[in-house]
Amino acid sequence: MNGKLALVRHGQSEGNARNVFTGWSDLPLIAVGIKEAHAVAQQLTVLGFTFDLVYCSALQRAQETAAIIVQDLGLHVDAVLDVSLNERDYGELTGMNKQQAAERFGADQIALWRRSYLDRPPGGESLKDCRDRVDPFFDRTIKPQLDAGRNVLVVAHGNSLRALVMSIENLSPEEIQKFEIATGEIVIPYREQ
Ligand SMILES: O=C(O)[C@@H](CO)OP(=O)(O)O
Repeated sequence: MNGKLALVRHGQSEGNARNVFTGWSDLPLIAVGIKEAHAVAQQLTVLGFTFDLVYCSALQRAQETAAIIVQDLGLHVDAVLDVSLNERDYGELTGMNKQQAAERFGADQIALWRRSYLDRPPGGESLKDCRDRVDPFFDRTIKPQLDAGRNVLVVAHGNSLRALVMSIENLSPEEIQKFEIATGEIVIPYREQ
């Protein structure tokens, strides 16, 4: 029997608040993000979720979110950190204000860099590049746990989770382009439930 899988995007970080491309820059949660993490724990409780294992990216905003959820749910587990779950590397866009970047490169180009499957921001990762590191981690580490009937929580980022959802739900590049995950949002991929 399959275990349950819940994916959670971290709460709002300083990068979200400043509307900058955050990527691999390691920014902490802001107060709103901490509240969002507590709200996630509350929703998971209402949904009746409990977890045997927690996986988290190596970035602070995801770790802080995971720690709050683990504490609020009273779980006796340590989150397993892995860089494979990190946000997409935004390369030269990292730290740049998203509005200013749209003025400089054009809104259409920025939209492609942010949401298309194949477009790679200068010096950074496309969603496909990101998927190429998230998928093997999922297959090697998380899937065997689900197959063994364990419930798994994954706390990561907008794009690393889009990559994961694309694979689990077998979405096309066109479908994933329109798929957004908000800060503090829980995604329950249907295949694993
Ligand atoms: O800046 C980032 O790292 C990500 C997530 O906040 O941005 P985007 O929504 O553009 O992929």
